[in-house]
Amino acid sequence: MNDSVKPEGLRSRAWFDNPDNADMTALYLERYMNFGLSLEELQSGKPIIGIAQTGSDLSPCNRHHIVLAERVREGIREAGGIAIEFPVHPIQETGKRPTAALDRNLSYLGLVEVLYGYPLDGVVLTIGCDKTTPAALMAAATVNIPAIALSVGPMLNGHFKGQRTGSGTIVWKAREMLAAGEIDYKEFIKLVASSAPSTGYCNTMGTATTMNSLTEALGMSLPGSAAIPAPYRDRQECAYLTGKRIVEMVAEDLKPSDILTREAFENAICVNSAIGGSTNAPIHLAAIARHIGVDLPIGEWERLGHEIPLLVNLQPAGEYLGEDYYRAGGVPAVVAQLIRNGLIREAAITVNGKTIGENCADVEIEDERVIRPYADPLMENAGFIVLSGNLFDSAIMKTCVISKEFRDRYLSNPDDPGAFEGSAVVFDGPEEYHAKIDNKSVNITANTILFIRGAGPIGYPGSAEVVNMRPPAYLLEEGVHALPCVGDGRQSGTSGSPSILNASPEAAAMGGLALLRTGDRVRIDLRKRTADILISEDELSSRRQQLENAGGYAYPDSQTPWQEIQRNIVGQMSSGAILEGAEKYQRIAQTRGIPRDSH
Ligand SMILES: CC(C)(O)[C@@H](O)C(=O)O
Repeated sequence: MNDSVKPEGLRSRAWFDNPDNADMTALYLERYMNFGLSLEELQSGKPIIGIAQTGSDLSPCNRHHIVLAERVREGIREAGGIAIEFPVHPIQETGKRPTAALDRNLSYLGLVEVLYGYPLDGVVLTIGCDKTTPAALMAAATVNIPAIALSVGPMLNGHFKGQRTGSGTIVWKAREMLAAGEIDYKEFIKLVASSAPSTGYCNTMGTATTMNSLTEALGMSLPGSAAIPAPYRDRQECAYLTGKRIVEMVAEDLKPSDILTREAFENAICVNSAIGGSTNAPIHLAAIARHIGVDLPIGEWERLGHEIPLLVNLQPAGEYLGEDYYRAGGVPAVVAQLIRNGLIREAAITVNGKTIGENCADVEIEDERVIRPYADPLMENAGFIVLSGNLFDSAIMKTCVISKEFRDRYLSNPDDPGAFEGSAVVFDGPEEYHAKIDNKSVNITANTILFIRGAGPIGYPGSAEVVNMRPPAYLLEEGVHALPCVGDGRQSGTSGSPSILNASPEAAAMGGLALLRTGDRVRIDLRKRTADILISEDELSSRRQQLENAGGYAYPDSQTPWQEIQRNIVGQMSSGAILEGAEKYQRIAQTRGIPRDSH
């Protein structure tokens, strides 16, 4: 065992080795001995390390963690710890109805109870699929025991007829092809399935690769670990090293609060722009920040991130996939480019006990087709912009997926008025969108702005990835492949649609979107960062009054107890969509002591 581990400082001793509480110690011990752990092991002063297992048959993106956990255990054991693996509420982005976002806060709550209420001195967080990463980091932030994240890694690259097919990204393209009659149902499924050739999560720069990259940028996983594809042997080695390292972290008392500092979040925002990260990242980082007590208003994404160039050439903003990202150098190669241009707070400490500067400064890019040097980026000023107006207090737009033509015209050309106006077509939820999008009587033209509402944390509930709406089939046939899309829902990180999304407050919370009507003129000025319905204040107030009199914006009833509970206390996406009030429980392992005895 590591000599510097001080058994008297271990919280697990309050359960397993506490002569002053002999009555309870026996009860706490005996059941953990019933599967073969010895008294000697449990009372030796070795740290008890949890392996928070997010993998299962229900969560295929994270399922490979079941295999990796064996190597984590070996690392823990070798460094002198005792591993205890336990299940985390499963979340599969592509499997959970109505949406995996509903489960992020549920998984967070469950993990907080486990980390706090059991004899754990440190924890390995097995992260991967979109919501599993923030849920785990949010819980680690709240409880604040030493924690290290282990990514499961992306799937291998997908291929179809000689072309790379990326998870999610190919779905949106294939949906258009199906709608335009270019492929049939069977070909559609074959094309989409080609993007998922192995175990792991999305091989694109979707939300999963984004959140796993940002976890590394935050300092919460080993340097170089995020991009390793799931089936690679390097991933197994990384699992072993992660297990070893958590035992040392317990000895060093290196906790999330030491790592998840303001500087760490600023680094993550900069890295997100350089990688072309998902529009889901601001929601999750805000949530993690609130649980650790760091103030991270939504405007910081534009202030710190907008002027950062796009360096990573991964779909949907670029062309390559996860294996290429790893071979090109992954997160450390990106961070090194940002360091050399003064954009990283280098002193931020990471899980390996070194600073991000020490870890990354000397890393070189291995393939400049996939990770571009700072001086020769894929795009300048590639980060998010934050808009506001009478439609919402805030919404974001991912500028690195805006077409060059649109960007030159509306965002970067100072001689152009910089605003576009269109007539609104409003869908109340994705069901209405799917039912009506191809219906010619709805009168969607190339000058229409598509809106979707009722898709936020309360309305859906949880918030759905539905804002990237395709044009009607008849416009696709005419060559119109995109219409401006706006909504109070989210969008898959794998989508290249330059939507205006995550609008807060949502319609269900009576944000301005609730007042919009099909046929209204809407003006969006990307340079001024505004989005407004072009009607008078009086008309807006009278619509609000009418809606309030009718009981507010209507959305479907809750179908489960958790839907109802979450709807009553969830906040808006701009501030992380966390359970409001939960953020007052901070660093509870230190501030709330050990929980009371159970018997
Ligand atoms: C399921 C997806 C495709 O992973 C999506 O949720 C994303 O945001 O990337």
